[in-house]
Amino acid sequence: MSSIYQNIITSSLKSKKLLAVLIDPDKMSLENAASFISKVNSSVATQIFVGGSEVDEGITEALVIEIKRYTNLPVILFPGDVIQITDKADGILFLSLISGRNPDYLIGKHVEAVSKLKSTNLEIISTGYILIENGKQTSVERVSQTKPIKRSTIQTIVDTAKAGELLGAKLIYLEAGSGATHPIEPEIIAKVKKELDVPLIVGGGIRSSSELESAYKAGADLVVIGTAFEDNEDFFNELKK
Ligand SMILES: CC(C)=CCC/C(C)=C/CC/C(C)=C/CC/C(C)=C/COP(=O)(O)OP(=O)(O)O
Ligand SMILES: O=P(O)(O)OC[C@@H](O)CO
Ligand SMILES: [Mg+2]
Repeated sequence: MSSIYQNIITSSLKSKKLLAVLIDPDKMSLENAASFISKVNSSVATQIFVGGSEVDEGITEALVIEIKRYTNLPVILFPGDVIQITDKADGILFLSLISGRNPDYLIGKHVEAVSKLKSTNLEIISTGYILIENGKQTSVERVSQTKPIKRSTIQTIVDTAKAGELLGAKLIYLEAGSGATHPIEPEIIAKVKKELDVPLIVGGGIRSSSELESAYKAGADLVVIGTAFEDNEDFFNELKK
């Protein structure tokens, strides 16, 4: 039973908006996890994503174990690489970077991941991951050595998202990049949402309740926020349950 995905689908059908807090294992120490997670628990957050573009081996697993001690929210891996896979999480976004043309990030890492995934009970959720230009180079762009899609070429963004869905992606993720200068514009979100039958995730550079609301209003089913919480944990106060 695919409970994480079922929950996203059900929420999307009921227009109940979801919020994932992204925890980057590079930036969260094990000592700070308990107090950070207590703030997540008191907020409207519905999921915890764990991942980074570049994370050393072993760190993710230790952090996931610590996070799971303090929360009942689903913990979902959002991995930049195969070494971030751990069976201590509940699920994994099986990302294919479909905005780029680097075979390693389209299919190569996935082949490598299979033997690791086989020995886990992770719920594996196929996700079409689309990087969109935001005004500065992002970690994903650097690590994957791919170019983001230009913000101005909206039809290409829409067609890329739809192609991902037609290839079987269960989710589409529009990514401006961690710490992006410009979050994904509402016009882009709305046009992609209109064409899609699967739920839409939006993330990158969202730093305020009003930016969060405008992403939801445009059609995002699930919004991901990381940097804004890393920079200022008081932001959780604006997002209390
Ligand atoms: C299939 C498996 C196991 C892995 C997929 C590998 C792919 C295709 C990854 C997509 C490209 C990529 C590098 C994604 C990383 C996504 C992510 C966790 C971004 C968050 O980045 P941060 O590490 O927060 O960036 P900063 O360090 O700049 O804040
Ligand atoms: O860190 P921020 O800018 O919130 O971005 C979240 C996520 O979409 C990055 O992969
Ligand atoms: Mg980050």
